[in-house]
Amino acid sequence: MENKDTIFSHPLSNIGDFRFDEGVADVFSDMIQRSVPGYTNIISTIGELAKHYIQEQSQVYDLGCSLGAATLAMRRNISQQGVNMIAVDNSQAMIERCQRNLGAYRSDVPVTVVLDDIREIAIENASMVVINFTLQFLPPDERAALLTKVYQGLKPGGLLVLSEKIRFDDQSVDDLLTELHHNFKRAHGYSELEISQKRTALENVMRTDTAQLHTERLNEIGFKHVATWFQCFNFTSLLAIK
Ligand SMILES: C[S@@+](CC[C@H](N)C(=O)[O-])C[C@H]1O[C@@H](n2cnc3c(N)ncnc32)[C@H](O)[C@@H]1O
Ligand SMILES: O=C(O)C(=O)C[C@]1(C(=O)O)C=C[C@@H](O)C=C1
Repeated sequence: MENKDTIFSHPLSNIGDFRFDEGVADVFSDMIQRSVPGYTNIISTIGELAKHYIQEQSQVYDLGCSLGAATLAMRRNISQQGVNMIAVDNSQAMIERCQRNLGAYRSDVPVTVVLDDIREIAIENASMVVINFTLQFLPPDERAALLTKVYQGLKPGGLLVLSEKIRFDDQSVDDLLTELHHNFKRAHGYSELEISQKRTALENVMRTDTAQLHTERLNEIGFKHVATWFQCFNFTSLLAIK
């Protein structure tokens, strides 16, 4: 049974910064599906891409793995030999649950679950790297360095999948797409109070970039092929091939 997200359903006297603590980890599966339009589709497409891009005798990284949804989707689709997976998150609560989720399914593909900051780990011999809604939580001026490290750790032909919430320079467009996103949340049962309290909690910790900045930065780093393969309202997913 999946736990329902009711974290912001009662008035909070003091709305602290959003954190990936035990309370969030317990309801995260429900929270992300009801908050991110297209999330299920993005996860299954990551699994699909794993079939084509993961190379034999290489490593696969899931950076900011949370409960391991992307790792599981990729692992299910790996028939290549000698693949090693590394799932990283700096939330102890997420990592514990991720380990449990991965253990619930049988597979011959080894996964190392690492409790660490994605800025600290080495990336080597990688054929596929997933950063699914996690770059947005790094300080903006540290994003290029992380993506450069990913680029350097990828093998030729290797794939990065980068999914992010985005903002728009055009204020009218930003307002409209934010409203459509809030309607998506309303349709999934979130109240006005839940929507506004979560928005406040995320304000200081999640600084979104524009879609244009994401594409330009990946091109500048050196990725040969960069494409937006998904966008719904203010959520996007890009793929970048070395
Ligand atoms: C929105 S969730 C990611 C969802 C997940 N990738 C999925 O597809 O279900 C963001 C995750 O990134 C983790 N995170 C944020 N900053 C991090 C950092 N600097 N290093 C490692 N993990 C980080 C959080 O703990 C959280 O679990
Ligand atoms: O709920 C929102 O408004 C979001 O921005 C969604 C979002 C995300 O994009 O990562 C924010 C925090 C939670 O981790 C789940 C989803």
